[in-house]
Amino acid sequence: MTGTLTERVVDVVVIGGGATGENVADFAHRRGLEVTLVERALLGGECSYYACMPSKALLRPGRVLAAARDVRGAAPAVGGMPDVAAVLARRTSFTHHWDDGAQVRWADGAGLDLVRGTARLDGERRVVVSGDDGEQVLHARHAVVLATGSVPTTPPVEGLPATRHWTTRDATSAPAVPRRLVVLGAGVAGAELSQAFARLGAAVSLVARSRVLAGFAPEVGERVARGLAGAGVDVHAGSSAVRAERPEGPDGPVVLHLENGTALVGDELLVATGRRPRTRGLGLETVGIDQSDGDPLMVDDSGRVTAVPAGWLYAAGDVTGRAPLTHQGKYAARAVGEVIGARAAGRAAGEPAPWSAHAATADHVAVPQVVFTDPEVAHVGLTAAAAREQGRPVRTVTADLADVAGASILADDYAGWAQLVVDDARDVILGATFVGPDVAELLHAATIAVVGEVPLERLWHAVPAYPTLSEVWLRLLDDDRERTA
Ligand SMILES: Cc1cc2nc3c(=O)[nH]c(=O)nc-3n(C[C@H](O)[C@H](O)[C@H](O)COP(=O)(O)OP(=O)(O)OC[C@H]3O[C@@H](n4cnc5c(N)ncnc54)[C@H](O)[C@@H]3O)c2cc1C
Ligand SMILES: NC(=O)c1ccc[n+]([C@@H]2O[C@H](COP(=O)([O-])OP(=O)(O)OC[C@H]3O[C@@H](n4cnc5c(N)ncnc54)[C@H](O)[C@@H]3O)[C@@H](O)[C@H]2O)c1
Repeated sequence: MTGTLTERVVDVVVIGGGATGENVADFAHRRGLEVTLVERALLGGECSYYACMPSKALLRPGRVLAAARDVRGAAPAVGGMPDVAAVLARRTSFTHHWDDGAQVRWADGAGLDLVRGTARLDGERRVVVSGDDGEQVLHARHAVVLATGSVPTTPPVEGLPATRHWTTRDATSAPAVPRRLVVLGAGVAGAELSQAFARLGAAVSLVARSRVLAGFAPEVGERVARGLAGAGVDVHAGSSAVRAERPEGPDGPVVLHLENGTALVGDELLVATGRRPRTRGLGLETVGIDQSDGDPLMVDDSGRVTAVPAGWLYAAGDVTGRAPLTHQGKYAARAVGEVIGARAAGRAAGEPAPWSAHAATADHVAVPQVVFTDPEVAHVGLTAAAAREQGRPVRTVTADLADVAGASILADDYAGWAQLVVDDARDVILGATFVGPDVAELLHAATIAVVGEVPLERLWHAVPAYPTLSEVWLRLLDDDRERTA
């Protein structure tokens, strides 16, 4: 560091250039504002280099082979294992070899001012960036946006901090497939990565504190647990880890001890027990925000940080804890970018109005998520349990996906399940869940139905093409009609 200090005034400063920050910056710039985007590592953030894209690239080859094995006549052609080196190389190509040159060119083309360095708040509208060239101070005329993402949590397991282990970053960027992998945490990341590595030849043990995918309907967890077992994953459900060690030294095997006395041995240990918002070192105290490390930054639907009444500080994406998924971060980012532009132009009286371009309203009612295991899980909105916890009068309708003609074409012995959660008073869908091979693309229809609050009576006229998986909609709606007639 040279110690040089420069000072500049810009319209908007965005801290963090992940998917969320990039989109905030782009949308604010499109509304005529001069935007500086500060990123300290790879422009593009977690999703592109260490999360969504590489994990899906690791999963896809196993799924493709399984799909062929599930079809008589095709099965004999796919007897062997995937070419692991080629799979890892394809994964690496998706991360552009962990080089962000393409993203930098995009930012340049989009008219954004990219500053490399670590940013922190230093009082109202003031951001200090420490980079290789020294420090610079940015004064924001209109807004500062925090889009700093999240970091993995480490559970309180004795010996774990001192025991070399993988985070999801290490797993998704692994240069080789370990012979034995122990995975702690059976949420979305743990389930996906267990199956990916098992299908690439690792002997995988997965520890679920309660059950696999506990945040979803029980039927989902049971089916995915069966799918994981079918891929060779040794699932330990209802077990807590109590101690971790590498008794033979840092390069020796890792042992994870469970409370029931089981000792799981691996070459690598992946800890995938959730993430917390990245707020440490952001200088929040300099703008009067007093909160514990890891707590989410609370925002209104336009992304304004509620603890800063002057209204110049915004946050979006994982750091808000609202819906820690790439697509929801980008959605919030579009609203934040738009509203900053509108407010700067004095055109945002009364905002954020629900469902306007300035409000991330869907975060409350319609967050879609796909878990890319085999079977896949696609879910949007409320589960039945969550609806009942909220005291909502709901009914559920379920269908067996195996009964749908399109499913029988996709795979011999196709197994899958679908459920709608219906608002009993208004006859609209509050939530939908599908589990089975290739259900991911069913999800957007459900998301539209939830966001549009389409009455079931009208939805019945949306005729699914034959023979597709979407025919499950017919089964669900017919069944509901019979039962409520
Ligand atoms: C293994 C895994 C798989 C996932 N798969 C999916 C998936 O399939 N689909 C999906 O929707 N979501 C998925 N997610 C979640 C998704 O990755 C996140 O929701 C998303 O990356 C959040 O984007 P973000 O922009 O808010 O944060 P990030 O992507 O974390 O970006 C934040 C950026 O801010 C930078 N930064 C932080 N602090 C500072 C600072 N002080 N100064 C400058 N820069 C800073 C960081 O370097 C980083 O680049 C997955 C997550 C994991 C862990
Ligand atoms: N396809 C996708 O959309 C996708 C894929 C991977 C990750 N993600 C996102 O990334 C984030 C991180 O994923 P994640 O799976 O780590 O988080 P998660 O919150 O989905 O799951 C964490 C799991 O770890 C368990 N756990 C916590 N402490 C534990 C302990 N001490 N012992 C055993 N289990 C413990 C929890 O019960 C939970 O099941 C989430 O927001 C997730 O939605 C999304």
